[in-house]
Amino acid sequence: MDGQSKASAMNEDNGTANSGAGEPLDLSGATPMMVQYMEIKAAYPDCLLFYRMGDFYELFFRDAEQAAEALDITLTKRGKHLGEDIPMCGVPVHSAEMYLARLIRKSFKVAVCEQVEDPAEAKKRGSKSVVKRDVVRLVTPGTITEDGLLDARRANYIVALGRAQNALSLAVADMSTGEFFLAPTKAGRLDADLARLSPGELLIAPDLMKDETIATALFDWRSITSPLDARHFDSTDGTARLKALFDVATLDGFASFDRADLAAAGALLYYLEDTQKGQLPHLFPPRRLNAGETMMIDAATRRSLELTRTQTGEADGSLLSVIDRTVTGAGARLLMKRLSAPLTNPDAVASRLDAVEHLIERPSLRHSMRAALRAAPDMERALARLSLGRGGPRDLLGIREGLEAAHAIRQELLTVSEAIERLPDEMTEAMRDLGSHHELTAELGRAIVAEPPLLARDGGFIAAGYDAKLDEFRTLRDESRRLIAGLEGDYQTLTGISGLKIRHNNVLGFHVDVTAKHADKLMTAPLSDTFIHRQTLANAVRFSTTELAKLAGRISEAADRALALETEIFESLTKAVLSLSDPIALAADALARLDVAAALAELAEAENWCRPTVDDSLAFHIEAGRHPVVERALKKSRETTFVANDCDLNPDDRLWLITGPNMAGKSTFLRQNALIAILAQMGSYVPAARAHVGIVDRLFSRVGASDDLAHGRSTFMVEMVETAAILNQAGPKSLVILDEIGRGTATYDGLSIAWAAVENLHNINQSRALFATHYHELTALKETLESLSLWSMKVREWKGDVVFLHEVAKGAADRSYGIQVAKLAGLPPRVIARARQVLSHLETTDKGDKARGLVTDLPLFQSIPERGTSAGPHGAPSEMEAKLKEINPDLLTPREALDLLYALKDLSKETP
Ligand SMILES: Nc1ncnc2c1ncn2[C@@H]1O[C@H](COP(=O)(O)OP(=O)(O)OP(=O)(O)O)[C@@H](O)[C@H]1O
Repeated sequence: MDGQSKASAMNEDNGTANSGAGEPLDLSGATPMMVQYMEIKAAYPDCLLFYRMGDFYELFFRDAEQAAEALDITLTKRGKHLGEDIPMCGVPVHSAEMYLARLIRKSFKVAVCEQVEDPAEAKKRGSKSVVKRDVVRLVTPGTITEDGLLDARRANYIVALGRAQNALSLAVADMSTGEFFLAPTKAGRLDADLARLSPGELLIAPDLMKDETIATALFDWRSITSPLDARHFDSTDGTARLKALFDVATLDGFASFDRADLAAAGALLYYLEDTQKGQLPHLFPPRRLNAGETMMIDAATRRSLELTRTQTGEADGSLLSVIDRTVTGAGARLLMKRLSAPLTNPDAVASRLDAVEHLIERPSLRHSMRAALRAAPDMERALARLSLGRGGPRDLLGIREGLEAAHAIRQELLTVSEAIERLPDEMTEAMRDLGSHHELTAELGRAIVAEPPLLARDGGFIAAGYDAKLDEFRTLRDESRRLIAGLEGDYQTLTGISGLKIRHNNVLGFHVDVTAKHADKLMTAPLSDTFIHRQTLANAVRFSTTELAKLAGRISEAADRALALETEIFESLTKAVLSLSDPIALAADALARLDVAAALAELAEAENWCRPTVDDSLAFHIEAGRHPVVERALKKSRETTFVANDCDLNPDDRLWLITGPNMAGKSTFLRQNALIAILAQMGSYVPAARAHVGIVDRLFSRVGASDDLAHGRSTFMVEMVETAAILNQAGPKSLVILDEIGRGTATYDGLSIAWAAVENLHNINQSRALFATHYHELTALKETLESLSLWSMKVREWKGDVVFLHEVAKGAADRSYGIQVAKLAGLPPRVIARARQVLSHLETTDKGDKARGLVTDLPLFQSIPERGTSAGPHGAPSEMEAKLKEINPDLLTPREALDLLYALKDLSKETP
């Protein structure tokens, strides 16, 4: 059955079939097409079923309701089911990608069900038979490869969490690039590992959720979690799948995997195969990460530092948005990965920094490299599409242009390295990986036209001169076209009708077209022997001729054969590309690495950043450090310039207690030091005059609190959960940034918690730490904690107002200036005045009596006459009060009462 007849098919359906969505199927009375629909749908209960009917993908029942709402498209009805209308909506096949993208973004999964036979075949089985259909692909957030569905500048990881023998592991793949690795994890660091990867889809066996720590860590990822039956997480099965995929007898050559790794890998590969219906993407052999290879940064810290997104979820305003100068999608993805996973090995960091330095010192090499990179298409993703049989001619062109860019850059580097000196290791490696793919690029260069269509089935992408047979078919086709054009003149002469035209449309094909007034002539002998009447319209009458039909036949035959041949050539070129997929993927990766190095060099030069010294010490010494995002914002606003600040957390002075008013720049200072540590360890220059960073193994930041309604946690609870994580996990190599611990509860409770937290940090965790607080009482800790020092944000008082200098200075702040800041924020003057009274009372009264004293000594409203109260001058009763006194409500009629109310209202307006 084809698309045209779908409406009638649904209307026929007035039987008793079930919707098929998770309910037992009762198909009696359903139309054959509905039976087919429901059977297929029953196999994919958790997906929206895109059911192909002609030029549309149709959705029915609950799927239709969900999709119509998510896509904001019209929900219609077709036919009846169990006496009720069947909801339906549809999307055109030619624009399905756009709709898929929107559904994927909303975390839906889609099963794409195609017609898998020619409708003519179905008809042979009888007029009522249904065209065979089958699901050809599941589109899920983690398995997409189309450019239109993907963000070019972000990786799209699919992750499976495996558990075996009490060990946990994450199998991670980016199907759009072929990246594949295993990352052993622990329940306690699962949250940090997932936050680092920020997957698009997460596969877990539901029984893992019984573990409370795991369930908590997975909570934030619930919208992208796909439950997968526990039997797919099997290490033996995983081993077999890995061996089969990479065609090896043993996995020892890759790494030494434990059972949790293999269970996770098995589930991941099963899922990829299942969603791609047996067609596996190109994947690199798996690497196994070491748990301590990268700086551990938990989700809360990432959020608070706004590394790749701001707290409100936008990319703009994040650290990444400020440092990203890459010019390719693959480069941008790599930069983001590096920013998300700073290294902990000083040598690896130094090696990245060497490449950046090399390119800072050689601006012309950098500029020409970036120019070549700009012309390089996304080879990683083109390759992934080709390997899944989803590629098109533009992907072949992309591979060619990418390899040409690789070649150009390689030549450039070769010239430099031969002429001047040794390249840094990173660049030598990149140069090696860029490889040399002359033959393939030359072949693709000859084969593909400059602007090919998106789909191979459209044809016309193989260049003239590449294949003699193809040229022959095309000549034949063009020749026939020329003959047809010639025929038009012949027919005009033959009939004497100068307006006779030969036209083409999809229904009649090539035909002769004359106006109605000339039609009779062609329909009478002798011309009627040549011209066969086909169609009469209001203004035109159409004819066919044998000769025209013959030529048209030749054209379409030649075109068909040309297309078949083009498809064949496309397949063989794709095969040639895929036979080199590993070296091509390496070249693509090398381009990305060079893009990142050049981009970081560009950034360092433009922003005047310095190369940090990164080693295994416990130093954290920053001179004239800046916060790149705040600095950028200030530059834009042009109001003030950023004030640079030093920070030196050496072992004798590793805990800084920072006091100072709100708005003075404490949070900025805290964050900038955390960001400098991250930037340094990712292999970037840093916003400072000098920086010496001893490797930070874990970074904890609790700056700025917000409540977490989804978890049902109040602001204070969130703060305490995050503080607990820090105090339980931080160690001597960690860097801890804590801002205003305890402020979310009663003063003394908060102070006590902050006090105990500082002691714990100093004595137990022994981490390098910056601790900002409003509790001046904490400064007393200086007496007992020898590695603690006191710092404050400098302010100046000017005519009763406070001026922020944004300078970090030795010593504790003398006071908080909270009231001055509140005044700046525009609190009403009466509140400010009252607050000053309360403050001076508190400051002069004995501690124990403070609260009671407040009530007795400063009764509310006693001292500050407020605007709008009813008191008259000198405390005399106001006119309104006098009037109110006169009233005896019992004696008033309703009308009098109302009048009185109006009078009082008028009086109240007159009161100043
Ligand atoms: N070093 C600096 N140089 C210039 N301006 C700065 C600097 N640090 C902070 N600022 C400006 O001051 C504003 C407030 O800074 P920040 O939020 O760090 O203050 P805070 O002391 O943490 O305040 P609160 O305690 O209210 O959170 C920033 O948005 C920025 O505009």
